[in-house]
Amino acid sequence: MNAKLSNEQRAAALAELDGWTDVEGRDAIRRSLRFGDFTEAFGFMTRVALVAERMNHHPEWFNVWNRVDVTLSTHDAGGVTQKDIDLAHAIDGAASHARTG
Ligand SMILES: C[C@H](O)[C@H](O)[C@H]1CNC2=NC(N)=NC(=O)C2=N1
Repeated sequence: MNAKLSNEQRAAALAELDGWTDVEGRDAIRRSLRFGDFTEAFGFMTRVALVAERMNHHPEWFNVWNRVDVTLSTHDAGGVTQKDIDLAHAIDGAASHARTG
């Protein structure tokens, strides 16, 4: 069973990630990214989609033009688990050329 992280475990994991924060009022983490244009943003989403499918762990995300807002939580566990942290690290890697955020 993929157990939810404690507050301390989640805080420690966030410290090692790039630009991720807790979501107000929900056991989830989020990051907002900006790219040069839509093509870069969608290329990022394509790379992450392939990683997510391989991990069988999928993001909740919103895209408008060069912006991608990503929220991670494990639906089966009802909160943030190590799977979300692992996917967040993969997202940070895929976003290495993001402009800001
Ligand atoms: C059956 C279950 O939906 C699958 O095992 C996967 C698919 N991707 C998933 N993604 C996320 N974020 N949480 C899940 O619980 C989850 N479950």
